[in-house]
Amino acid sequence: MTMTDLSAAAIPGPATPYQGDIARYWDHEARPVNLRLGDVDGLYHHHYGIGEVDHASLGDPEDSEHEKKVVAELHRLESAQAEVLLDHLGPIGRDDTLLDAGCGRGGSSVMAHQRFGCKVEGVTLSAKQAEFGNRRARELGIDGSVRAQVCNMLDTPFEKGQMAASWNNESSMYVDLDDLFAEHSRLLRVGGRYVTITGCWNPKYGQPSKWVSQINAHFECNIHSRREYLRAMADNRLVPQAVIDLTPDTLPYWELRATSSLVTGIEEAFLESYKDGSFQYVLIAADRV
Ligand SMILES: C[S@@+](CC[C@H](N)C(=O)[O-])C[C@H]1O[C@@H](n2cnc3c(N)ncnc32)[C@H](O)[C@@H]1O
Ligand SMILES: CC(C)=CCC/C(C)=C/COP(=O)(O)OP(=O)(O)O
Ligand SMILES: [Mg+2]
Repeated sequence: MTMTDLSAAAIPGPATPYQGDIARYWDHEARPVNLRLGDVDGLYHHHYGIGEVDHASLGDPEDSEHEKKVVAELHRLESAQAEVLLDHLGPIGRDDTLLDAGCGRGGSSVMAHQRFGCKVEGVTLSAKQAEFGNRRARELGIDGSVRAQVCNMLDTPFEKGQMAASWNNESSMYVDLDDLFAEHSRLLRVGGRYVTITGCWNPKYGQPSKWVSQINAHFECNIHSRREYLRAMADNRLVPQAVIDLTPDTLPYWELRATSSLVTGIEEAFLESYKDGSFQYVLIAADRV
C-alpha cells in the first residue's frame, strides 16, 4: 500500500466502548480556541503552549486588533511547544518514518515533515480528525509524506522496528501506559527515540488533586502520575534520556489564555493545579534499547 492509498485500509470499529467515546468526542470537537488558532497559519494543534508571552506584540488592549494578536500569540506558543518536542527526536533523515501517536488534526506531523523532510504516519481515533489532517496534507502538497489514519495507537499496522522515532503529544492520558509503551517499543528501531509531552500528576502531592480530577472529567481522559510514566518505560525497553519539567514554561500561556475571549472554562484547573504542585507539564525523551 502506498502512503496515499487510504481506500485500501479497512477501518475496524473501536477496540473498546471507551475508545468509541473518545472517537465521538474528537469527531464533534470544534472549539474556537483550536480552530481560530489553527487558522493563523494552517497548523492545527490540540496541545498547549510554552514560552514567554511577547507582551509588546499584543499592543494596547483597547486596540480593535488586540484579540487577533492574542490568538496569534497563543498559537505561536503552541507551535513553540511542538518545536521543543521535535528538538528531542534526535537526528532524523529524509528516508526515515516517524509515528505521531494520537495525531489530532495533524499540526505536529506537518511540522515534523517540514523540519526533517521525512515520512510521518499519524494515528487518531477520530475519522473527522484524520480527514482534516489528510486534507491539510493535500492542500500543502505533502500527502505523499504525511498521512493520518483512523487507528488505535495500542495496536497499529506498522512493522516492527519501522519507526526511527515516535511521539505522543498530549495523547497518552487516553490509554494504559504499559500497552502504549509496548507498542512504541515494538515499532521503534533499536536506538530510536520516543518523546512525550504530557500533563501528569505529581506523586509528591499524594493522589490526583480535585483540579486533576476536573481536567479528567472535562476531557474524558485519565491523567497518569509521573511515576507511572517512568515505570512503564522501564518495563518496555525505553530508557529516559531527558525528563524536563515544562510547568514554569507553560504558565504564561495559561495566564494569557485565561484573559482572552477564547476561554473554555478549564483554565482555572490548569493554573491552580500547576501552582499547587499537584500537576506537572513534562517532556520525557527516551531511547529504545
Ligand atoms: C489532545 S489530542 C492531541 C492531538 C495532537 N497530538 C496534537 O498535539 O495536536 C488527543 C488525541 O489522541 C487521540 N487518541 C486518544 N486515544 C487514542 C488511541 N487509543 N489511539 C489513537 N489515538 C488516540 C485522539 O483521537 C486525539 O487525536
Ligand atoms: C495536558 C493535558 C492533561 C491534556 C489533555 C489532553 C488535551 C485535551 C489536550 C488539549 O486539547 P485541545 O487543544 O483540544 O484543548 P483545548 O480546547 O482546551 O485547547
Ligand atoms: Mg487547544
